[in-house]
Amino acid sequence: MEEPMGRRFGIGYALAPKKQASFVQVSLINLAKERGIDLIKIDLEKPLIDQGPFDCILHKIYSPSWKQQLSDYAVKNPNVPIIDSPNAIERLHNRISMLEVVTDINFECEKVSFGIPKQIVVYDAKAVKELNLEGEGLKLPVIAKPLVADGSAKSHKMSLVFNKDGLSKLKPPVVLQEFVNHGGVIFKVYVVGDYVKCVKRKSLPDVNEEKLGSSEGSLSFSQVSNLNSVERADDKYYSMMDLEDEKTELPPISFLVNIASGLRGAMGLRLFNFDLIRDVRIGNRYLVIDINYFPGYAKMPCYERVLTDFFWDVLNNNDDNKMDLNLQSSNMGTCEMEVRKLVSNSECEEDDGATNLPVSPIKREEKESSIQV
Ligand SMILES: Nc1ncnc2c1ncn2[C@@H]1O[C@H](COP(=O)(O)OP(=O)(O)OP(=O)(O)O)[C@@H](O)[C@H]1O
Ligand SMILES: O=P(O)(O)O[C@H]1[C@H](OP(=O)(O)O)[C@@H](OP(=O)(O)O)[C@@H](O)[C@@H](O)[C@@H]1OP(=O)(O)O
Ligand SMILES: [Mg+2]
Ligand SMILES: [Mg+2]
Repeated sequence: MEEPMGRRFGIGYALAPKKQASFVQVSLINLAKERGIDLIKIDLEKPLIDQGPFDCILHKIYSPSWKQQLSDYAVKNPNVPIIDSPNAIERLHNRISMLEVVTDINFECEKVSFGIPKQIVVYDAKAVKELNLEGEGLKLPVIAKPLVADGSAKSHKMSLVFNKDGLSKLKPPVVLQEFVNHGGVIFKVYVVGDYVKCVKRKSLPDVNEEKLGSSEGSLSFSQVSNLNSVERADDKYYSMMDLEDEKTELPPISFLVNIASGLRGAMGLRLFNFDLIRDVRIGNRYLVIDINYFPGYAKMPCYERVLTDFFWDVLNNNDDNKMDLNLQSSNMGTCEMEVRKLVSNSECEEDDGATNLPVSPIKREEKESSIQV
C-alpha cells in the first residue's frame, strides 16, 4: 500500500442523498483517509466555485445548473480532474446513443462475439399505432424502454411486450428492443478506471412460444436485476423463474476487459457498468443491453479498496498503469472474477450475496482465491 507521504488530498463529491448514503460509507471514508485522501461533501446549496480547494471532483448530478457550475469551476481550476465530464455522461442518458458506442468498438476475438439487440425508437403515439414491427426487422416479444435514461424512476419503468395489444399501452418516446432469451442470468460488468469486475445477477426468465401465445399483451417491470430478495419473492414475473443459476458460465475474462476498455476509451468515462446477456440461440454471442454511469459500486466486493486505489491513481496522475489480470472465484454466485491492477495485495472480504440491498451496512464473508494470468 502506498504511503500518503505527508501530502493529503481532498476529493469533493456531489451526489444525490440516496447515492451518498450507499456510496460514501464510513468504511470507504476511513480507507481513503489512511491513504491520505479526504472525501469532502460539496454543498449543493452554495456555488461550487466558492468551495474547496479540491484535488479532484466526483459527481453524479445531472441538472443544467450543476453542469454550468462544473464548467465555471474547470475554467478557474484547469488542473483539477472532474470525474467524469458531464458531456461524456450525457451520451448515456439516451438509450440509443448509449448503445451506439458498443457498435463502434472493434477487437479480435476468436471464440466469442458481441453486439447489441436490434432496436428502434418510436417518438409519438401516432407512430406506435402505425407500427409494423416485422417491417422494422423486429420480432415479438420486445422490451419497451423509455428513451431517456436520466436516473429518474420513470426512466427505469419498462415493459415486456408479447403481442400487438401490448404495444398500445406504450408511452413514447420509447425504445423497442428485441427481447433475447438469455437463461435468466445477466452479467453486470463494473468498470472503475482500468479495473473490471463481473458479477452475475438474476434477470428476466426466457420467454417460450407457449408463454408468448397465452400471455397478456404486456408486462411491466422496473430494475429487475436490482431487486432485493423480499421484492423478488413478491414479484409476479420474477417468481416464475428458476433461481438456481450457479452453473452459468461467465464470459471469458479477456473478452470483458476488451469490451470494458473499448467502452472506456470511446466514451471517455471512468466510472460505469454495463449489462451483458448471453444469447441462448447462439451461445457464444453476448449482447450489451444497458450502460450506467456511476452505478452501485457499494454492491461490488471490496469496493472501498477498488475505489481508493482508483482515487489514488487519479490524484497521482497514475491512471494509465498497466493492467494485470486477477481471477477471483466465489461460491456465492455474485462475485466470480475480477481483473485488476495489482496495486494492493491485501486480503479482501467479499459480498455474501446480499448484493441487491441498499448497502448499509453490507454483511460480508471472507472467501477469495486469485491467480495471476
Ligand atoms: N434486450 C433484452 N433482452 C432480454 N432481457 C432484457 C433486454 N433488455 C433488458 N432486459 C432485462 O430487463 C432488465 C432491465 O433492462 P435495463 O438494464 O435496460 O434497464 P435499466 O432500468 O436501465 O437497468 P439498471 O438498473 O441496470 O440501470 C435487464 O436487467 C434484463 O433483465
Ligand atoms: O443510486 P443510483 O441512482 O446511482 O442508481 C444506480 C444503481 O445503483 P444503486 O443500486 O446503488 O442505486 C445501479 O445499480 P447497479 O447497476 O449497480 O446494480 C443502476 O441501476 C443504475 O442505473 C442506477 O443509476 P441511474 O440509472 O438510476 O442513474
Ligand atoms: Mg440495466
Ligand atoms: Mg440502466
